[in-house]
Amino acid sequence: MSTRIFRLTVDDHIMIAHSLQSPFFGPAQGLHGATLSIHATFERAGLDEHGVVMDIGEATGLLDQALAPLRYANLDERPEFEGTYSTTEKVIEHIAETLTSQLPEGHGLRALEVEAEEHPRARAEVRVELV
Ligand SMILES: Nc1nc2c(c(=O)[nH]1)N=C([C@H](O)[C@H](O)COP(=O)(O)OP(=O)(O)OP(=O)(O)O)CN2
Repeated sequence: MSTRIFRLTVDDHIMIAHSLQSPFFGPAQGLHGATLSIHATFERAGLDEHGVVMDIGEATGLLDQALAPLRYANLDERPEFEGTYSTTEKVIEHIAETLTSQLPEGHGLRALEVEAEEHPRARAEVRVELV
């Protein structure tokens, strides 16, 4: 019997400021701003008893909650990124960890993914396997 894998994606964005303080990052060592388009995808094998991966309102709410502390923030001042570089990869890792920790008991999801578009020519993604 075949298994159907369903995915639900919700979108949002954050405006942040940060600096990447290593010569590795060239001019991005200086403080600069970025608008990150964020996409969160929730994945389930089959659908739940309501015929959904999860409620869209719940998904957008979870993403909004995860992004709230980062909106208009200078990431250089945020404890989440202390001692590390607030690269797009680290930002999506943080969002994915926050989303994972916010999922309700018995969510039944198989995985979640977070993608951020840093600019029109670059994006990063992370996938968290939940089972
Ligand atoms: N893997 C990543 N690389 C870089 C990130 C990142 O988040 N992940 N971020 C930056 C900067 O914040 C910015 O987005 C781009 O800065 P820029 O100096 O234009 O960087 P480029 O690598 O595109 O170009 P250079 O040739 O290094 O100037 C940088 N890298």
